[in-house]
Amino acid sequence: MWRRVASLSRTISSSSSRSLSRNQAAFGLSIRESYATEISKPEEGVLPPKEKAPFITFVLGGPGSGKGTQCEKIVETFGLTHLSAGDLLRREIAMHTKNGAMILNLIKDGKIVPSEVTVKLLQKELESSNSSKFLIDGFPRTEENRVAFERIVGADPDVVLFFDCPEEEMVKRVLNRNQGRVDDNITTMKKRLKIFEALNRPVIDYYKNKGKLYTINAIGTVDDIFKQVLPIFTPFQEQLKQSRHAM
Ligand SMILES: Nc1ncnc2c1ncn2[C@@H]1O[C@H](COP(=O)(O)OP(=O)(O)OP(=O)(O)O)[C@@H](O)[C@H]1O
Ligand SMILES: Nc1ccn([C@H]2C[C@H](O)[C@@H](COP(=O)(O)O)O2)c(=O)n1
Ligand SMILES: [Mg+2]
Repeated sequence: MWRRVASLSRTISSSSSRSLSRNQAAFGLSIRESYATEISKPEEGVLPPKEKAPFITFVLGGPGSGKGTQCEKIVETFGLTHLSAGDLLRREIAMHTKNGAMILNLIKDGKIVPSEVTVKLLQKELESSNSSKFLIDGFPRTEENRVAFERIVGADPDVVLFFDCPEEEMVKRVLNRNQGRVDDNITTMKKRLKIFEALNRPVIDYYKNKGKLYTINAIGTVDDIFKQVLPIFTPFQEQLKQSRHAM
């Protein structure tokens, strides 16, 4: 349970994750600012210590490049919380939510779901989690996704991984995946690859220019690829060790 005591504190005494969300909305706070919530009441004129912002890694790469597979290994090693945008969308389909049918039609057709929908699902997971370190897999897929995340969640990634894989290999992997996904067929795969090239490349370039992009050669065994991933997180090890209180 977090206590929010700052310049706004006279009106808010304590917050659960749900009320924190409401307070966030009411005061226009982003998740990053909420994480920066002070934990004890400061003396007049003394700024209390700030809690650390969440550690966010975005995981990019074409369809079948091995994002999910490598995320499992990162989770095992570094304890990050894995949020797969695709899994969250598929859960909406499985639960027949109000957006479920629309999401299913877009995914079947290899298209991208409106950013507002995907970002709201991610936001809900981020806000209700006790974790402070996240691996956001398959996001942002487009510049629109990226901007919507910044606007709605108000956070920037610390690390952006890009699994760089040739198309023929991605096609081979997807067609052999055998997980019953509606988009694992050659027709949808061709559309997904086109959309990836057109819409994800600008996101990759954006993070490259910001110096946050780590490109990984996604050809080789799962373990060989993970050997390239490991050193990327080494400089952040201290940060990743620290656990955070529940929101
Ligand atoms: N290095 C690898 N070599 C061979 N096969 C792999 C490798 N990494 C993953 N795979 C297999 O390729 C398939 C796709 O991998 P994965 O699901 O991790 O990709 P993804 O990038 O998450 O794809 P999507 O964007 O479609 O969710 C899976 O069946 C997985 O087991
Ligand atoms: N940011 C996202 C992530 C995923 N989707 C949709 C479109 C993808 O083809 C599908 C499957 O995602 P994956 O499991 O391959 O990461 O989900 C989207 O619209 N926006
Ligand atoms: Mg995946």
